[in-house]
Amino acid sequence: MTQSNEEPWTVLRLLEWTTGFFKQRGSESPRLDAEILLAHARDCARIELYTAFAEVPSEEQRVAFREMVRRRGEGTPVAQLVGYREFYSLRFRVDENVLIPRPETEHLVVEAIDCAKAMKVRDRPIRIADVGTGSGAIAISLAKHIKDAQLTAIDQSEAALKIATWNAEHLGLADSVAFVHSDLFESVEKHETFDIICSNPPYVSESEYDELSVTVREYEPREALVAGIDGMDVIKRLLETAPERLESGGRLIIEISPMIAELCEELFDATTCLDDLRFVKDLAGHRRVISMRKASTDAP
Ligand SMILES: C[S@@+](CC[C@H](N)C(=O)[O-])C[C@H]1O[C@@H](n2cnc3c(N)ncnc32)[C@H](O)[C@@H]1O
Repeated sequence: MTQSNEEPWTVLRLLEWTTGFFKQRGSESPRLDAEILLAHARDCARIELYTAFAEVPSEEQRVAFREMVRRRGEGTPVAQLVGYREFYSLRFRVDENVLIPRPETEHLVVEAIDCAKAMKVRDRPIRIADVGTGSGAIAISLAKHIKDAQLTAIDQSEAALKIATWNAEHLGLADSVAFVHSDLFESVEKHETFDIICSNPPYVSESEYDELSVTVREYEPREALVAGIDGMDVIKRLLETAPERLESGGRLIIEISPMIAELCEELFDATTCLDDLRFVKDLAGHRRVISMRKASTDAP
């Protein structure tokens, strides 16, 4: 990306060159990566690049852009370079201590909102737990979109909880979300129960982890992703511990990988206190979210 005397480095030329470079480096979204980084360097919205193709960014902007392009080429995720990721139309701060929220997880948020709307909770706020909150993406999105919801956001990583707390404060939702440092429900008050428990837990197997890209393996926390040899360690513990924390008729909603959908179904079949199993599919038609109900304990 050296300056040629004849042709100026316009926005369009920078985008085209960088897209080609990222493509060579194996990015799955080279043009998008280039646009987000250039918009960040110019301190403008991505859409504004389209009306500025002929403009030549300042030397300072080009230096900042060049440095981010270099680091992206080495594998650093775009979200860590700009410091945030959009999720469910909100902007979440991220760093190397949290998983970068993925678009697939929005299916879980939609399912939780639908379940909350269908519930007839009266005279008190609806209570929802987000187990393994990371950046707080799920808990904070639910607090934003479900009226009068009280969220409990749990994580075993203190560094993640700091980021999640910052996100809740900066998105104006700190009053609706309580953050708890805990291994699943261990440090959550014994009497506390929930109408909905949702979780995007670690579910990658040890062998799948070795196949992930450098951008994931070297830049995102391993403990946010890996869950034993079959990817089921945390999900198994969730199915053991979550039902006693659910109100009768409450829902347990877990993001899964399509690869473990059958194992999850077998686990559900062996769990007597849960019924009404539903799978939510992603845009590719794969089973992405498992949603179950705590069986009613009312006498017939
Ligand atoms: C896949 S990340 C999900 C982060 C965020 N909820 C999202 O969807 O972007 C899993 C999170 O669970 C946390 N975690 C893993 N095991 C846990 C456990 N036993 N108890 C509490 N949190 C756990 C990790 O620290 C990580 O933040």
